Amino acid sequence: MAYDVLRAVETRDAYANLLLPATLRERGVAGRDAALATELTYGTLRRQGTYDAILNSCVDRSIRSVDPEVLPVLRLGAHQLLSTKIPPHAAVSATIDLARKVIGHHRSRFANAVLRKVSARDLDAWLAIVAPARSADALGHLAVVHSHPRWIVGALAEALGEDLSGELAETERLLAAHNERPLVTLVAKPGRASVADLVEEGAQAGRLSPYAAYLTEGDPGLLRPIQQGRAAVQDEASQLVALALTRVPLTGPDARWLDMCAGPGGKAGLLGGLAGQRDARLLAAEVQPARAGLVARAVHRSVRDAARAVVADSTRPAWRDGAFDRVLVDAPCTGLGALRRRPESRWRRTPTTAAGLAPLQHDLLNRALDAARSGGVVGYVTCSPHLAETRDIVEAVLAERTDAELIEAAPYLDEVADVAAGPFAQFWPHRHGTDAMFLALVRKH
Ligand SMILES: C[S@@+](CC[C@H](N)C(=O)[O-])C[C@H]1O[C@@H](n2cnc3c(N)ncnc32)[C@H](O)[C@@H]1O
Repeated sequence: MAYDVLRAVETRDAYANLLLPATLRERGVAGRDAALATELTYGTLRRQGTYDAILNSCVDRSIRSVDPEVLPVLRLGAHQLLSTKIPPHAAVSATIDLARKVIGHHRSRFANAVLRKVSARDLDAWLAIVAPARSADALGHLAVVHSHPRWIVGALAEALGEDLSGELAETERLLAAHNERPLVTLVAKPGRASVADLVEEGAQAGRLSPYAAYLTEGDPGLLRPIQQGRAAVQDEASQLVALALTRVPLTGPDARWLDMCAGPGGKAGLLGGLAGQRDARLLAAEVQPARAGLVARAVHRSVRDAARAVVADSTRPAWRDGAFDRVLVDAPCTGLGALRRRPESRWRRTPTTAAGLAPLQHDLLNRALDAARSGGVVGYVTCSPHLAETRDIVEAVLAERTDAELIEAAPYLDEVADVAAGPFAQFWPHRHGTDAMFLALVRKH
């Protein structure tokens, strides 16, 4: 199963975190076998950069020229040998069995020879050989040791404010956190479920968000509150940035809320519940019809039916300027803040991905400010700490307008220490145990 998922990720851009659980369910695999398949798939994808550097030194040519059907076999074998407790002889023989099945007897001999070379050293010994020296090239060293593209290491170090020519100690802690298995975090939708309901199902109450609970094992899709749409899977920082927007005091009405980029509906589900409890209404807009369908499901039966999902292009709004008291723009972004949860995504992004998204992010924030009434508030959110799509966008938009000003975000997140990044809020996996969500709060004059 791990091999099938790795191939699908490679050949048809599948998302492992969606495909693997579906494959496990379809083939009726649960318990320890499911845990092993998950560890093999996610671990191999996360550590692919490290394994490729090692495999490169075990083959005569570059591993880029290795047959695409063979490469995932080698990576899976390297993962078992270097990062699991599976005994080496079992790792090699299981991998060769797999190789025979998927690539045939002849080519499996090549895989066998490569894996025997890999098994000659442990991970630390390999890293001492294949990673650049930290003193000479800290970025390159961390990229190989912690298995990230070099440009991402640089972008994260910049976002953390570290000196790129220094030790990059905090960047290293962040990269290491990306390779850990994250907790599954649940949200109890306000007015429809409580954290106590989730605790009754075996979850633990969250540390930061008043609506969060952690599921330490098992498939969240099997929990009753999730099946009933009363709870959902949602990172704690995602919950908190949406909550922060609702906590900013307003003078005047507080009845109309807009979520401009709502799909698949995580934040809309939470905001819809809160809106209902406060006698406000939420309009949740999403440009892709299929994703708008997911939003409709997420807000279905919100308190007082306060939320409505619509298919809409928020850059060409169908609503009047100044129509909303609170506006959330959770902009499409590189997703560099959720690398823990999407094991393959670090290999899919390129340095130009952020630059390509900037015009849309810029436009959406401008339209959000247009949509807010005078005295209203806008929350600009990304699931990324990359400065090009966080601070730089907000500063560029505010430099062009005279009708809006930044509000400090941290006071609206007072359950979280160390979240302020100047006037913005920036969550971090290694500091907060959450995804690296960014929030800017802007008041419209
Ligand atoms: C980061 S996701 C939002 C996540 C969502 N808020 C949640 O919490 O589940 C960004 C969404 O914006 C949508 N989007 C992109 N351009 C848009 C536009 N012009 N108008 C409305 N939605 C747009 C994307 O399709 C995507 O679903």
